[in-house]
Amino acid sequence: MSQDDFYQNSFSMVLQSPLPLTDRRSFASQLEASLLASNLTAATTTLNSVTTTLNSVTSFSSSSQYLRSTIGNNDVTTTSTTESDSKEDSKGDLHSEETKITALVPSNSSDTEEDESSRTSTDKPRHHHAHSHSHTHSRDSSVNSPPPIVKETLDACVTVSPTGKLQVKQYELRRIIGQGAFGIVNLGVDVNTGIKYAVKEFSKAKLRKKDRQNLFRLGHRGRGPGRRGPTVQAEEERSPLDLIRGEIAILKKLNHINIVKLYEVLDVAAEDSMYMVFELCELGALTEVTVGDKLGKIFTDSECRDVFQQMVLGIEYLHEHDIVHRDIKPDNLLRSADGTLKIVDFGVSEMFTKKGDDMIKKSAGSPAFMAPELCRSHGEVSGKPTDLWSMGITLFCIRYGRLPFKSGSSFELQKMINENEPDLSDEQDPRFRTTITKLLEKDPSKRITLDELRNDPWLTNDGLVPLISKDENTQNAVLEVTEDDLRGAVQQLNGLFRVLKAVYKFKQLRKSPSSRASSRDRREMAAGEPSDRSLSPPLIDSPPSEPANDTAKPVEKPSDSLLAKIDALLVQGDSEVEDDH
Ligand SMILES: Nc1ncnc2c1ncn2[C@@H]1O[C@H](COP(=O)(O)OP(=O)(O)OP(=O)(O)O)[C@@H](O)[C@H]1O
Repeated sequence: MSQDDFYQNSFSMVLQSPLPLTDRRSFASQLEASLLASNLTAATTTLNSVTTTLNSVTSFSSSSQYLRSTIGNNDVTTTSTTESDSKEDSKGDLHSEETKITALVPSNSSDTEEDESSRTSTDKPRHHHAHSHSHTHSRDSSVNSPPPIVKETLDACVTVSPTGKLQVKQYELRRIIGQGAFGIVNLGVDVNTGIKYAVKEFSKAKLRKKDRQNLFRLGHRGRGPGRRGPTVQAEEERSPLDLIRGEIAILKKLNHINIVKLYEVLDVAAEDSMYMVFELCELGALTEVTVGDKLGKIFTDSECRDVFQQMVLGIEYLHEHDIVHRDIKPDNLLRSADGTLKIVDFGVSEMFTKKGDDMIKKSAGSPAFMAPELCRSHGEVSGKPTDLWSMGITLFCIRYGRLPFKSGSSFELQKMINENEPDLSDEQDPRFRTTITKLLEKDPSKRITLDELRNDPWLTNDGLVPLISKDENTQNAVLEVTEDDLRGAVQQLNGLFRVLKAVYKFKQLRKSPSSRASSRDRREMAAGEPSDRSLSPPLIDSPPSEPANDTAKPVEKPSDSLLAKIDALLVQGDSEVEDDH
């Protein structure tokens, strides 16, 4: 590939990046200046700046840090190009780009000797507590490490694995581990890595039905009704993934040890199924509570405290980022193999645009865990206190193995929630009685807040088991959720990824001028791929050392035709942006 082609590609990359028009123009003119000066070093610097700016203005800083750290740590495990991958690639669309990004899902290439049946997506050295008797919820900075990039695959294939199991793309579905309202949950094993996941299946027909009902009833989209759902599109224009877009958008943003991680979403175009690939929570739900007389598991005092502290930290993180879960209950609190609590199921969660606005409409959540204001109000209510109430009901359930308010009739249940007090007559610890009473306060304006809970005598065992600070808990800020995130933020990552690849290509060019590149290298570089799949691109922040005489190399002057092409690209870029507006 010639230097001209490199410049031309880089201009396209910059112009197609998700940066504001002014930034794109500015970077394009910097590139132009480098081109005119035949200064590849300056061009590389410009591309590095594009990457940095993308990090700061897009909502993918964590992802890009992840990309950087992955690249820098030689962890890129570019998947071998399977037949389906090459088919996807050949389309040259956004989703084929995504297939390449899969390569950045956490690698466990160093684990090759480990028994693959024992790996899970969370199998990493554990830096954090979560043992039931830990004395502080301290964690190191790696706890909220950058989230995995959520990959979206629109035409995943279902095949039969060599062991006779169904396989969705690379995930072999080993056995059913749960049943949800929209489909089953499978234990899935990535056949390339041996990592285990929870693969949640959704019936598109059921989701569409629910979506239509919601559109009819509420005038907005269905599952995952965030406040900033995409504007209602005609059904035929929408990707099936839009049916779970709200939930995907929320999960993409979250990066906390007590919140389940989403790795990939897959649509099987030819079938009714869609899949979400989650971190596996081996120990399943916290407990099972029924409306019958059968008692669920009763947790000891320290187990209750440990679980509830983790719940507080997870919900604090959500609330701090303007997300109300709306369906906190033991079923949605799972535990990973090491006992860490993971909050799951963001299907009815809400995201808020404005700081301080957490007003929600009723009609979500599970009746026995619903706050009194949701039972009686017909308008909007403040969302955060409703999560606190559900946390209180959950705490009651794990302490006593039963629900505080239960009835076969929903009318009766709502009446009890509004009028009855929970039975605490057997409670020995006055501190616990106070805590639960403050959580199950009927008046949401008087209900205990998360900030107050932080200093609660029972929760902290009189200060002996303190929580990590709020700042530390919420430090890994997720950036604001935008309309674009909900519509399919994949594009933004693609832009970033293209720029990263461009930086890499420039560096290759500087290190090995075209005369030294093999024809295969050139072909692959032209296709936007590193020439050696086992080699990782160098860390972007540390430019490669270059020979002292690098700048003294003979340089090609840009041809007139290249300058004309770049002018055309700039004009095209401008008009595309103007069209967008
Ligand atoms: N990440 C996971 N790891 C292990 N088990 C899981 C995971 N996610 C869900 N499960 C199990 O699968 C079952 C069904 O979960 P799911 O979230 O689909 O149910 P649901 O509450 O009906 O949610 P939804 O309304 O979203 O379908 C649950 O019993 C849960 O224990």
